[in-house]
Amino acid sequence: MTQSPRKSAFGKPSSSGKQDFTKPVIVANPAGSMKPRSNAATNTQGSRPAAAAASKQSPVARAAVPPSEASLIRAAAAAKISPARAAAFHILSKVSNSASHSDDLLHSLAVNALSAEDRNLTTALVLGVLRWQLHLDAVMRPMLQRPDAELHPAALLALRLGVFQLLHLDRVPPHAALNESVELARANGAAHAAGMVNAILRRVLREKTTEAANRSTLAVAVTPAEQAHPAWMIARWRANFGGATVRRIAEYDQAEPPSHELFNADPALPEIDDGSRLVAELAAAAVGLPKRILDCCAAPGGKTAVLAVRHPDAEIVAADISDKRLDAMRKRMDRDPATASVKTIVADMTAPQTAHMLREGFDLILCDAPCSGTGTLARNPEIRHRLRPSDLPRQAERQRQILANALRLLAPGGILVYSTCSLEPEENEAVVAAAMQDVEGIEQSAAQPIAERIADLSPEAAEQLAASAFADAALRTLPGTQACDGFYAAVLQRKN
Ligand SMILES: C[S@@+](CC[C@H](N)C(=O)[O-])C[C@H]1O[C@@H](n2cnc3c(N)ncnc32)[C@H](O)[C@@H]1O
Repeated sequence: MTQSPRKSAFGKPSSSGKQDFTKPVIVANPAGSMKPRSNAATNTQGSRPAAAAASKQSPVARAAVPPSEASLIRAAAAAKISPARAAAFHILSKVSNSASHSDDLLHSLAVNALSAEDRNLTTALVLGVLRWQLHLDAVMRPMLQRPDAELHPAALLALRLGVFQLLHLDRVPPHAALNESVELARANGAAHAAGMVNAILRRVLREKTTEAANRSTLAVAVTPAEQAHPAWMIARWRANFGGATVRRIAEYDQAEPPSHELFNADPALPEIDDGSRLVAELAAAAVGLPKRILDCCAAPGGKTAVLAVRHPDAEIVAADISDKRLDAMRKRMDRDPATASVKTIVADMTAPQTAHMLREGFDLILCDAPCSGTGTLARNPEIRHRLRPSDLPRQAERQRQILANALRLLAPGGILVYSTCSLEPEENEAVVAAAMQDVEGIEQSAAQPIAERIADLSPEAAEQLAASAFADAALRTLPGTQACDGFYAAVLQRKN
């Protein structure tokens, strides 16, 4: 249900009573003089397109859902909205209305066509709103006349974008954040809520500046970073890891993840995040000179590349259920001599007949299973909005089938590394235990002595991992405790 114009959830006046929410919104030109995009001086306000006939209603204003990236960005010019904010609004709408990934959308043609500064601002807005969404809502919802009211989607999104900029982007002038949010609501079918958006954002700004809100609405029992996660997630992490660790995970998830903290960049490898590389290096170090290697959930192929560089003489098979992902991986690998000889095969690892297709007898298998991804929320902020507790048993059942089938492909004495980027024991320890019941003759080996053979870890990282990343024979990194995303890796060996 959308908010009706008459019954819109108007913000309550502040205690000062100075704000008159019934007045029409006055939209100032946030960037001062407007310049054509080609020579616009850009800053964190986003570059400004040439001022068009602002009095005319933009084409977007007639559509409830933005029609396309290009037309939205064009239409934004007429509605006094910077291309960066228009693009961010469009991407966030798509993420909330479909299964699209923010990362893919941020690399779309329309975004690539923006200036570098606009691209940076678009990225900051999209990832920032997705990371902070739950906390932004917790800040502004109590300011609505009816906090539980269902807002028009465009009004809600405009509010989130506005509150995020006011609270988190110091270099964005408040008037730009405020006025363009109002325009975004107006241009996307929520003109009736423009006054409410204006009023709420002015109140957030006022309360932020006076810090009165830090003692009232903005202050919460949990930290803002924890509040930016679903309560069920924080509660289960608190039960599993304890309060101090959860606080570190939550903080880590709210910023750009660090890079090259554990490893120095290696020109022989493609760009790969430290946590993924750690898992791949662990697998590579698990067997001295493997003849046949299987990477059984391989796409997009970052870990396959590490295996190929570390074992140039091995026959490597990379399998994945997704033809499309494997195809993209194949094209990338063909361009690199280190990976050109990797064989790719489309295979559903949950199907028992996969074993015949792949031929058993691998000395080394990496089973980097599909998972909830709760260790990667800094990189994939929308996961927190999509994942439900009920998804975990479903993930675990699929992981158990994939792992059991992969174990059956091991040669006698062969080693399999099972990994996920999930923090949830149901997808990690419990899956390993279940698959070891399904397949006879498998035992778990300690991951730590193998990790100690990884050559390229920095001495500090090696020390930090030794101190806190090994539990119950497995490797487990926790965001914020280690300087990388959260990964789990268990080493399993088939007895002779
Ligand atoms: C975590 S990702 C793998 C990431 C990859 N190892 C890397 O480092 O680039 C999991 C992969 O498993 C694949 N997958 C999902 N279900 C599968 C199945 N039943 N059999 C094989 N692959 C599957 C997905 O398509 C996805 O590419």
